[in-house]
Amino acid sequence: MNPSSSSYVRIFDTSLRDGEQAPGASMTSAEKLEVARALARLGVDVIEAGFPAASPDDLAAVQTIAAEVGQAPVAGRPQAEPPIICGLARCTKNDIDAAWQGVKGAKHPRIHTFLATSDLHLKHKLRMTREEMTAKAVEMVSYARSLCADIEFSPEDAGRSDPEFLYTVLEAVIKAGATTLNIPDTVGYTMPDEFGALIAGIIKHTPGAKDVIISVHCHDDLGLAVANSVAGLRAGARQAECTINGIGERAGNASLEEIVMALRTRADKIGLQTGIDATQLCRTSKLVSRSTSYPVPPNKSIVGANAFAHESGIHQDGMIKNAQTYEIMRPEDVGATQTMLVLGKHSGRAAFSKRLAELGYPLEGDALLKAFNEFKKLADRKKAVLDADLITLASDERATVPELWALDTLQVVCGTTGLPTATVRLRDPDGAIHVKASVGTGPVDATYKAIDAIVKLPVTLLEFGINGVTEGIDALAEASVRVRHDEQRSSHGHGADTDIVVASAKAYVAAINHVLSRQASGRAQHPQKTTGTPEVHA
Ligand SMILES: CC(=O)SCCNC(=O)CCNC(=O)[C@H](O)C(C)(C)COP(=O)(O)OP(=O)(O)OC[C@H]1O[C@@H](n2cnc3c(N)ncnc32)[C@H](O)[C@@H]1OP(=O)(O)O
Ligand SMILES: CC(C)C(=O)C(=O)O
Ligand SMILES: [Mg+2]
Repeated sequence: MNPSSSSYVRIFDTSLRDGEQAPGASMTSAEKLEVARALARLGVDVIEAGFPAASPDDLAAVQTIAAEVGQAPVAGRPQAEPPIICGLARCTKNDIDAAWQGVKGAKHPRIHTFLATSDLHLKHKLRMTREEMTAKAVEMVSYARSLCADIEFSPEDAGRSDPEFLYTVLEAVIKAGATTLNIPDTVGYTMPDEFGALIAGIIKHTPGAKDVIISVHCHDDLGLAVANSVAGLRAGARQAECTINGIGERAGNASLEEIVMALRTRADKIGLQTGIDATQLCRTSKLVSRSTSYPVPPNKSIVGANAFAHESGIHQDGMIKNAQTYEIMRPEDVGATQTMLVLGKHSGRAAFSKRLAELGYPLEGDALLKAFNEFKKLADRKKAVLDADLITLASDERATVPELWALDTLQVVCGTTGLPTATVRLRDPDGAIHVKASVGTGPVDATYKAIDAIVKLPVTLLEFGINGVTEGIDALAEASVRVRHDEQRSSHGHGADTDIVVASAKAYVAAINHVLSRQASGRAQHPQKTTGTPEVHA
């Protein structure tokens, strides 16, 4: 992408300056350097590395970034020029000197100075008249220009400033040597059409504006930072100031990844390009999140964990048929691992069977339907159904033991007082329901005694084990039991559920079914040795 093209948008990242102004987001110098390196690799045109007058540490961090990132070849893009390294300064000599000390070690240094233009800020904060403000801005831009060739000026709170006054101030600072005019919507107040009109008005009515770069800097107080930035770019601005993950003062700044991907995805309509290597977006987002301790919300556009995740059956079915049905970007384009079909209560059979097949459990027909029904029951109880849950469900369905007896319902009363009591309803092989209640030494013992009372098959419990097969408080538990019915052979069974007593009951019933199915096949092979089916009670 050619930076001198009229459709090229410069990406000015201010994660290390405005981003760091987010409460609690401050970074150590080492973290700032690592982020700056990642920003260079991402391909940003300008890194606002800090506010050097703020503290000796800020100055030192900007100096280090200027020397290490602003001079060196960019990792992963050796042909590229190092980014411009910029330092922010109020319109005071002291701040501008500090900014220059910070950035002068860079190959391409920039001083960014600002002074508010809204009547509100002039009256209450700066206590200046419009004339005094204009004179101060001109004086300080000239001073900065005497130090550095690349000067950016921002009329703070431009979004709430009188446009006619803005034209006058901006014309004056261009004459004083400003090379970039940044138009901030400091408090995120404007609407996209207003902000677009403000930029168009500045370009049209400010003498000299066409000879400098017009920039946008939007805040997200009304959630319009990206929309306003894009409106400003469409109106003629060619630099966008933004931050990774949209971090920044109060509700944050326009998010870099959203601006970049909006321009890229809707290039057909907008016709603008950036030099960003979008495949670095997710990686950079993670780094900034880690360095600032600001988590990325899962539903965050572009870089959120769910940005390419689909849970509902209709969407998953569409995705399996053609990803474009529900994705306007490809995850690999932004460096996200891959599209995720998340299995949950809204999923359908298409995604369920696809995932099972990927896991090596290709189920079809009745087995698929049965596993799917179990999956839906599980998904009603569990927030996320993980691969381990699916494997357990699929293994259950692939087991060759027929379901002779089945657990219908189970109710257990247990705790620190009273005797653990279980009430069990089982369905027999003919579909009849049998109910028994029993007490025991614990809930599982009570349950097994109630099952024994119904099935009346004398078995000895040899082994009992329970495992959490998935993670978390809502984990799926798998119970395994081994029982002996005759002296020669033992039978086993397992059952899975989010409730460990239910999993234990299912495992015991499965082991009993195992015994019964062996008896039935033994009868078929050796009719003289059969003992008959157990007697059951309603
Ligand atoms: C919209 C933005 O994001 S602007 C950038 C905001 N970022 C920061 O403020 C972070 C860094 N800031 C700091 O570390 C400190 O505020 C400092 C070092 C800059 C100044 O600290 P202090 O000298 O103690 O001043 P304090 O912060 O209390 O007040 C700000 C002063 O700067 C003045 N001021 C505000 N903006 C400007 C400006 N653009 N140019 C000149 N003076 C300004 C205020 O009017 C006030 O002056 P006063 O004390 O005469 O009333
Ligand atoms: C310093 C300026 C550009 C700023 O951050 C703002 O106005 O939001
Ligand atoms: Mg800002």
